[in-house]
Amino acid sequence: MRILTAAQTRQADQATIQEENSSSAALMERAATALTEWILARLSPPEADPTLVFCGPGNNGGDGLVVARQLHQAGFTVQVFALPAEGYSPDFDANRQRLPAGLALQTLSAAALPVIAPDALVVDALFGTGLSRPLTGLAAAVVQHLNQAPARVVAVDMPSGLLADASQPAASPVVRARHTVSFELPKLAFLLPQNAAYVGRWHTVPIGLSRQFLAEVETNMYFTDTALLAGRLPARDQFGHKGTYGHALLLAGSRGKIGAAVLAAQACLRSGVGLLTVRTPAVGYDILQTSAPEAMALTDPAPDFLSELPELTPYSAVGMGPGIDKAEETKHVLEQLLRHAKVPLVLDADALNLLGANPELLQLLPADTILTPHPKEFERLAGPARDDYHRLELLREFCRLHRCYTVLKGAHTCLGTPAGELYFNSTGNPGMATGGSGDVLTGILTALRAQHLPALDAALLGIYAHGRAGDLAARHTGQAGLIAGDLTRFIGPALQELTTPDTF
Ligand SMILES: NC(=O)C1=CN([C@@H]2O[C@H](COP(=O)(O)OP(=O)(O)OC[C@H]3O[C@@H](n4cnc5c(N)ncnc54)[C@H](O)[C@@H]3O)[C@@H](O)[C@H]2O)[C@H](O)CC1
Ligand SMILES: [K+]
Repeated sequence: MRILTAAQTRQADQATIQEENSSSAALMERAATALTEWILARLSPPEADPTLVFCGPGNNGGDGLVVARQLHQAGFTVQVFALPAEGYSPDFDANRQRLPAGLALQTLSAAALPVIAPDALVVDALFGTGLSRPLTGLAAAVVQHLNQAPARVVAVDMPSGLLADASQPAASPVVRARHTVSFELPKLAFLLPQNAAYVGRWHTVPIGLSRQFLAEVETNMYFTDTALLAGRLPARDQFGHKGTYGHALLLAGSRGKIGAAVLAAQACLRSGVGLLTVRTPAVGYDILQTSAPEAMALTDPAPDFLSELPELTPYSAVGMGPGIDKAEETKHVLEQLLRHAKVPLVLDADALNLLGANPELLQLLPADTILTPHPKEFERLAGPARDDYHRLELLREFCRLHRCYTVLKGAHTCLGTPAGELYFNSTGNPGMATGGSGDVLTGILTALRAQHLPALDAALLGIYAHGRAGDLAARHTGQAGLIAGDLTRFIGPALQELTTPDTF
């Protein structure tokens, strides 16, 4: 699905209202009802006693008024508060009129902020996508008051104080929500680590925004879901043979890190590749032959690290990096690979660190190479970022400049493309923050590229399947118990779910 800016969200609103020939009040009623239902599905009146709804002057506040009315009607003990303002949005005013007699709107004042009991439910409807500047004055004081309270906070659409598309100054207050319930689509702000403490767990509720608008609006940011992946992974050919599915070469491992080569190899084999050859230093031979017998072992003459590039003609894709370390000889192998490879490349780990330390090599990067840095490795390639938003700008620039696909690994791994698009992944869990997880991703991506999938499709599918394998594995191991080797067992099922079904 697409990720919209705050301005595009307003346009989506307008397009929906026009298409339905309805009103903004009707859309607000629908949006707020979806939010009320989200609460009703999780809490009964005694579990949210009292419920305190804090409203701002705009439509986010209007949503809050609707939620307050509906929860009151559902038997919740509700108190509803509004920030004083010179003017309120028309839909705020309309919904203030609709508050039932037993539910008076109280105006907030700095001198007498309401006491918030520990077991209260707080609904934060102060500000949403309309926030244009950091909060100050009474609004800031209310946010600080909410953040000091021990109560559970559910934020309407956005935690108040958070800007939808940019960083706010470090000192400006933002609500720290337990849950953020957003309308229809996730917001960019939710996907960035710097906002995690404000957003809490986020959820989206459908509110029936115009399908046509959402399908056509121009954006360069996407949230990768199964709909976006549909049709990208063909089913296997009935008459296919191992030659049909490519021959991958992995350049991986050094003394003490042959495990990285093994993990990448197992993942590659589990991702449908026809044949796999693994080039490790000589120290890796027995280990690899024993732990990945389906792969062919092609050892380097050097005992402990990679020192020579093998002949590349047999291979349809090459992955380099897991466990290779940073020996000068290995840098030479990387340089030779960049100069001579005529097939798709995937670069990871110390291959990226070698690139970062020798930036002249970046000029040799073949177009459509996939790079898989974590944020520290990315910093070595593209320089330091001021914050998560700046890092995304650097990612866009880097991919454009080097015509490559860069997989910035993290909680919502972000794929940057040469066309300037960003795709945020939706699968995976914190259990995957464990050594070897990245080696598995390299194996998957190399296998998909070896099977002749375009770089974009291979990257999107590979990232998603890697996370999905982690989610499936964690059902058995728990998150803390998850190790990278567990991922490999679930790559097959994850890819199967994404495979284009045979239709009549
Ligand atoms: N399509 C949808 O997703 C729908 C969203 N809805 C809700 O509408 C809000 C956005 O409403 P809007 O009126 O545009 O903005 P806000 O309520 O977030 O706030 C605007 C309000 O606040 C004033 N303001 C802005 N910044 C500050 C500040 N720093 N200090 C004080 N005051 C500030 C501004 O002048 C306005 O008066 C969205 O988040 C959803 O909750 C619809 O209900 C349904 C469709
Ligand atoms: K809010």
